[in-house]
Amino acid sequence: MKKYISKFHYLTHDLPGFSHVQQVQMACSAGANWVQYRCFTRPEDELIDEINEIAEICDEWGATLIIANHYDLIDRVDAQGVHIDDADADLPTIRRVIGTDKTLGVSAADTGELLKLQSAGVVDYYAYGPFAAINIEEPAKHHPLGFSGYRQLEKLSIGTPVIAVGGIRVDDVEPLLQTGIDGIAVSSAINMAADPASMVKEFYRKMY
Ligand SMILES: Cc1ncc(COP(=O)(O)OP(=O)(O)O)c(N)n1
Ligand SMILES: Cc1nc(C(=O)O)sc1CCOP(=O)(O)O
Ligand SMILES: [Mg+2]
Repeated sequence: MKKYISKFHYLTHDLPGFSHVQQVQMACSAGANWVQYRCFTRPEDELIDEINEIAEICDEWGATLIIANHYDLIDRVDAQGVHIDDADADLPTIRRVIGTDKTLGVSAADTGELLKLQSAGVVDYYAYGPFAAINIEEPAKHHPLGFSGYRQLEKLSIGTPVIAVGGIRVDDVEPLLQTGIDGIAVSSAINMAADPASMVKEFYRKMY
């Protein structure tokens, strides 16, 4: 079943003084329609209440909620899908656990990983990056793709939406949309901006 995948994915981040709940409230009230909860600082059993509080905010604003990695929580939280950050994960098993109705996104860092995900045939969108150097990872795990990396997509005829991610700034949006991508995902450029809500609105203005 082909699912709706937004052109803009807002990702939360573990930040001092700006909780995940506050980040989602900020993003949804500024117009975000797709939120990914991405928390790596707390044990899994502590995440459920926070995810469900975030799910209520998303419901109120009509936004889709995706959770990063914790697919085993899917029956205990009100989320519409899961993003897996490991292209080598056992995706058929993850798909079986979450069921066919939930959205499944997976990260890929090169064309080989994209093609491998395509052959798995169980993924609804690919997050492809990093586009540029990433603030929140030290040292970088993968070489940045740059604009030229995304232009290669045209040759691959990937039938699944490809979302560019990693180090994307608002000025990158227009040139990125001229490559072969279907959307973008952003965390730092929004969450670390002086005025995060204005930055969400600026990204949306460039996207649509
Ligand atoms: C939409 C989206 N894109 C990328 C990520 C995280 O990517 P990745 O680099 O694969 O994973 P980590 O750096 O978190 O190990 C994501 N969560 N969502
Ligand atoms: C955590 C992470 N890693 C990515 C990678 O491609 O390795 S993209 C990503 C999430 C968002 O990136 P940003 O904060 O730069 O928008
Ligand atoms: Mg990463």
